[in-house]
Amino acid sequence: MLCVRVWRGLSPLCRGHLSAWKRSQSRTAASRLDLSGMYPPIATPFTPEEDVDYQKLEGNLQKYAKIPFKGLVVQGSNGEYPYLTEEERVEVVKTVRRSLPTDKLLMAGSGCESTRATVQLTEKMAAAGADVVLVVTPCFYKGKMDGRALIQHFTKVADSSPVPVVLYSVPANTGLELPLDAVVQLSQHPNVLGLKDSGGDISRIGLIVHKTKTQDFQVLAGSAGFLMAAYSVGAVGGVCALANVLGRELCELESLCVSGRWEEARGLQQRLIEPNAAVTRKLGVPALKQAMEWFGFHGGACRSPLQPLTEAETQQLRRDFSSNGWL
Ligand SMILES: O=C(O)C(=O)C[C@H](O)C(=O)O
Repeated sequence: MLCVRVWRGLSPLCRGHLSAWKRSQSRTAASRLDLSGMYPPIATPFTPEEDVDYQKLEGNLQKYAKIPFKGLVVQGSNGEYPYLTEEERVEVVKTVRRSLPTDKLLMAGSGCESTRATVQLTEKMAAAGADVVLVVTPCFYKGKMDGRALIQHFTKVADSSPVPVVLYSVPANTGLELPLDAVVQLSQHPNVLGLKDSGGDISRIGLIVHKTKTQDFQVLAGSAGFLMAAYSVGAVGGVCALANVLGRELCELESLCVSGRWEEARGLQQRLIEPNAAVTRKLGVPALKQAMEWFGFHGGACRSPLQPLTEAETQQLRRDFSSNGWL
């Protein structure tokens, strides 16, 4: 990997040649990299003073190392990345890289609001050890984030990224969905490897798989509630918040789907729907972190302004796990 400091010292001409070289390397990597499998978008533990708690993070990583995940997503939505500084975002990725076995993939969220900032953070994430970057749709000016703007954004990021790019559409958080036509067009970029779709519209996921099947383009289900359905229409894996809590069970569901044992998969999938909804759209990251505590991981409090659960919410969360036999 080209060191960023060396990169900055180069003349524009040298940078141009090296960019082309890096792109060709990345293109090779993109066509080789197999994303299939299960990934938890890991949570970021904080100290009572709201600093990143690297010790607790490492404690979680040791536990995750015993689960057959394909890799980890660092700074997906549940990593609270919008509340981290750029330095913290890079440092968390470095910390994960140090303890992650080399056969596991590290997918790092490098999305920022501007294209320029995303390009720069993508470079840094690659230098910090990311195998792939996960780039969320910019959304602050959502009224202007049409297909044209988003295609230009992702194309520029993919053009310059030293590692393959996975597109990230998460309408519940961003208020916008990456348009299907934009996904199809971007799938033709040699450095765009796939899509993490957290929207949960199965006909859209199936259509994306269908329309991109001549590309080396891989679709990941972005939430556990529709994992089996997504597999049935051609998704190759999942990035699921619930995997922070029930990682083994989600890996089991993945393997049932991959081996076509749909009856068994259905039974397991059904028991995961309520706990998944509780830790995502109903009660969000504070609930995910609370559930992590119940299952022996370090969750703890979120960074402000996210608030801890109320007593009533905690009880609701417990019911959503216990009524499905998980607690
Ligand atoms: O990046 C994340 O975090 C997720 O994609 C989690 C997702 O939103 C979910 O519903 O599991």
